[in-house]
Amino acid sequence: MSDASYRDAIFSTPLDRVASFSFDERVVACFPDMIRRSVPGYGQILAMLGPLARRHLRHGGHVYDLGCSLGAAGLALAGQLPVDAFRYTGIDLSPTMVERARQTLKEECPGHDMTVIEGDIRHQAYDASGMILLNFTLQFLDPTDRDAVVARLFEALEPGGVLILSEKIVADDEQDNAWLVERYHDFKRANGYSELEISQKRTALENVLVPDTLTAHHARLARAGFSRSLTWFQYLNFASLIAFKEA
Ligand SMILES: Nc1ncnc2c1ncn2[C@@H]1O[C@H](C[S@+](CC[C@H]([NH3+])C(=O)[O-])CC(=O)[O-])[C@@H](O)[C@H]1O
Ligand SMILES: O=C(O)C(=O)Cc1ccccc1
Repeated sequence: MSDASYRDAIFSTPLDRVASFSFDERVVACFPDMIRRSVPGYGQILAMLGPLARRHLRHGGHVYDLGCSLGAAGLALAGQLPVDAFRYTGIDLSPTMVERARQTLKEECPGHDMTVIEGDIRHQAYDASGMILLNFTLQFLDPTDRDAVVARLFEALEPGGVLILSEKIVADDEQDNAWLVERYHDFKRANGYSELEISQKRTALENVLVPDTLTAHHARLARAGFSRSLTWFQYLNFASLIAFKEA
């Protein structure tokens, strides 16, 4: 089957030169396994999307999922809400991700209104939306592009709309941060990753995944116009925020 998912072994053998991480065919082929074993709380965050939509999205409202990868958030919403509860648009830059997301959502979400667009979330013309998901995507944008994207999303949101922002984070305090990173590596070991895999992936992500502090995230959301934001979930150095646009 073309949408088979493999175990992540990308960094399991010694590499002469560790290339920068990218969302290429090899990563896409093992992505569900990679993200499940590498992102603490990933499943719990997806499990809350239905309840969050039920509370904050009007019936039939529009949801954007930016950097949708294989459409896991769309799949989670479709599993938790009736067909007419929401319309979904996923956007991703990686053509392989988009192709597989389209196929999965078509097969797994009959009756639901689900669209996947190949595009760069920095240059998208956004329609009005009631709920925007940025699940582990902002962290991959050049830090100098982040303010402008979040400000545009604020403009696209309808009054009363919410932005869900999930990210790898860095702690304000250096000692706290070192402790969190060590425990994150313990989390990866517990999920079957070797020392070599942990260290080579860390190298591959340097200057590719650049995390912000929670303080920086909340400040950016406030600058963009959000009247209120809060951290509703944290598991080690991974967190999810919700930002509210005034009704
Ligand atoms: N400028 C960009 N424009 C569009 N997409 C982009 C851009 N830059 C990166 N991406 C895309 O953002 C996604 C980040 S993964 C998101 C997980 C998903 N949300 C999930 O709930 O499973 C997170 C991770 O792998 O840690 C990849 O699919 C990139 O192609
Ligand atoms: O593996 C890591 O170190 C992470 O920060 C999470 C992750 C998950 C999937 C792709 C890239 C980064």
